[in-house]
Amino acid sequence: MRDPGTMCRIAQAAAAGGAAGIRAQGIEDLRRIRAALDLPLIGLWKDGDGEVFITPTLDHALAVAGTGADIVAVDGTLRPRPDGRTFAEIIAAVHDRTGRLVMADVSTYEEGVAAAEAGADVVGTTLAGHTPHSRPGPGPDLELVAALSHDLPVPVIAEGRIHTPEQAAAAVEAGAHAVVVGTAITHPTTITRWFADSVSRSPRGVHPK
Ligand SMILES: CC(=O)N[C@H](C=O)[C@@H](O)[C@H](O)[C@H](O)COP(=O)(O)O
Repeated sequence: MRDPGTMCRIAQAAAAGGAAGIRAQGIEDLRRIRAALDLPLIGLWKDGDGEVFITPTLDHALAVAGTGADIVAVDGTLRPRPDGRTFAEIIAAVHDRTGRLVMADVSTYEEGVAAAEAGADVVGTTLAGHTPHSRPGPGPDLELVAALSHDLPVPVIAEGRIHTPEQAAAAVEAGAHAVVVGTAITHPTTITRWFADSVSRSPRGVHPK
């Protein structure tokens, strides 16, 4: 599935199903999706094997902006970045040099507050449960969504482990401006595993070898 043409078709399928926007990863994927769709586009570039891997440096952020993405998603945690820049410096440079908006991908309330103070235009709960210091799953961290939506002066996007339409509606109910659904729309292998595991847990289930 990790192929720009495939991802572009998935984005088109999501748009046909009523998606209000697309969030996608990778420079070529973003270019293709930008050319194919007129919806708001959140772009990121996952790179490196360090702790900070979502658009980890300013150069990554500028490259994402160069694809035509409307919003550049960047790691918004307080961890050091590979290029030594602060989040505030990255946000200011993206604003000044490209005019694009910045979405801060955070994992905790404190990170969300700090990201908004640093100048982020949007804060997302993307990394909740994905850092050692944040609340683990299995479901979305709706308490975090509610607290950030209530307290921040910028829109909050609920993202991470939203696997059902009911969870998406609950996130909006908690105050989210929008909801990003990843795996449950884009990852057939995982979705199939949910079904296969559920069936094989049933007493009459078939147990694949
Ligand atoms: C932690 C990380 O790398 N998250 C990524 C961020 O872009 C994506 O792999 C996720 O699919 C996305 O956040 C949506 O989450 P979920 O797939 O749980 O709906």
